[in-house]
Amino acid sequence: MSALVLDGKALAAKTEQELSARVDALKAGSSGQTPILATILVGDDPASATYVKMKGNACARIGMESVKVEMPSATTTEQLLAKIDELNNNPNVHGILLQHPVPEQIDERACFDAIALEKDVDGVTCLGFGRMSMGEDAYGCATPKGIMRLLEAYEIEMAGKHAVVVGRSPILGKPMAMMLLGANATVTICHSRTKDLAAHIQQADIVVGAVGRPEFIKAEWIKDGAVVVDAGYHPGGVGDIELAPLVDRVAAYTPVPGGVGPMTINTLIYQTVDSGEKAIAGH
Ligand SMILES: Nc1nc(=O)c2c([nH]1)NC[C@@H]1CN(c3ccc(C(=O)N[C@@H](CCC(=O)O)C(=O)O)cc3)C=[N+]21
Repeated sequence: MSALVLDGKALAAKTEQELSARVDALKAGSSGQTPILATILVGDDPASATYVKMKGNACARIGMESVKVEMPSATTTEQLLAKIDELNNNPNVHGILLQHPVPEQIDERACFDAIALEKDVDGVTCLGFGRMSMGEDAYGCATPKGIMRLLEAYEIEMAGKHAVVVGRSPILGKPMAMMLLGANATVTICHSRTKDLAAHIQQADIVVGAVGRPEFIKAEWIKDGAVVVDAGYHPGGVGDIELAPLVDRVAAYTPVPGGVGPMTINTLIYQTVDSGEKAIAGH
């Protein structure tokens, strides 16, 4: 059996064409305005700088603007809060991305939560998480929402399926579990204190690797015919799941790279276009 490849790169590219048309329509409207994403990078971590750059590039590809805010590694919580406040109050900014992680002296949660709900296009606020969890309108957290969009595009059945999410981080595992629950899956959340992880994963119809450790989840734990989603990305192009032995015995899988990563960025710009439409055209 040859598995279905959940091609995030292709879906992101296809969606960019639609987003590009929506941005053009806004530009052609009476205000002539374009949606603008503000990205905030604190410190000089090279990987974070690369990701933020990729986000800016994605904005440019669809004709949308981005403003890049860079702050030094010694930035305080107060300074970052002041910057977020300024962006919240800038009517030309429609979305705010605060790149995680921030340097350790900063209260990251307080800074995430300072982002205005309507500009939280990366879905990192407690308010947005709570609303999403309750089935109310809110932008979803970019990586798990990108995964949901990918599963939906490939018509992967979630209702009644047993989904096992490995990881419980605030911007990945925890919102992922709530989104799968919202799609009527039966959800198990596993984490570093879980006893007999293998036994849980063996039950899974859908497995989501969101632990951030290279090939931590072993192929032999995953049952034949499962749907495998790998949100990890580590040097050498490996994910959180040992993928190679699975490709001919699972139903579907996300490749690494080219699976979840491009959908994360795509969801960020997708939600920024939506926010821009609401602010500019009053949609
Ligand atoms: N507030 C916040 N929101 C985030 O969404 C967020 C964050 N902080 N901090 C870091 C993680 C990581 N992340 C990635 C985005 C795209 C790829 C991606 O596109 N990867 C490509 C490969 C990239 C390459 O060529 O190196 C792929 O998987 O195909 C990966 C990782 C977003 N994150």
